Amino acid sequence: MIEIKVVNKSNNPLPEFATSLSAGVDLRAFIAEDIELKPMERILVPTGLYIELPEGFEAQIRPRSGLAYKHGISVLNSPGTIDADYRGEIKVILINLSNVPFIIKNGERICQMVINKFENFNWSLSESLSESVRGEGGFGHTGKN
Ligand SMILES: O=c1ccn([C@H]2C[C@H](O)[C@@H](COP(=O)(O)OP(=O)(O)OP(=O)(O)O)O2)c(=O)[nH]1
Ligand SMILES: [Mg+2]
Repeated sequence: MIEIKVVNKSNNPLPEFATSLSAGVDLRAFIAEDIELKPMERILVPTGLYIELPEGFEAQIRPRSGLAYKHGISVLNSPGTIDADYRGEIKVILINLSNVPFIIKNGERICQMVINKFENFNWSLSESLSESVRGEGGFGHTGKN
């Protein structure tokens, strides 16, 4: 369990885990007025949240499956990346992939945020790579079923 410093400038509660084993917390829109998102339109939605992640961690901004399935609403840059040194407001790029307008209200849960550890690395520049069973096969080369 890690601690994440957070500043909440919104009028919404801090994001919570919906169940004890949920992987992420749902983020809420922090907007003064309703937003109408037209078909194929994208928009940057503020959350009013600012976080300070410990070194070696990132936050991922992912779509909610219910919004995606029922309304065609997705996170355009999914998974969005929040860097540990980012001190700005967390914002969410939503896109309406349906053919009808979608209304976003203040406080609506628009996406989920999952915290991940990541590895730093150095390049080891080489002339070739080791052999493997897969080799260069990819993009469906093992067949369909
Ligand atoms: O969905 C997102 C994605 C990013 N960010 C913030 C946090 C992140 O640390 C910063 C930069 O994101 P990213 O590296 O994805 O964007 P970029 O286009 O490469 O911008 P930059 O040149 O600032 O890195 O923007 C968000 O608030 N929401
Ligand atoms: Mg970047």
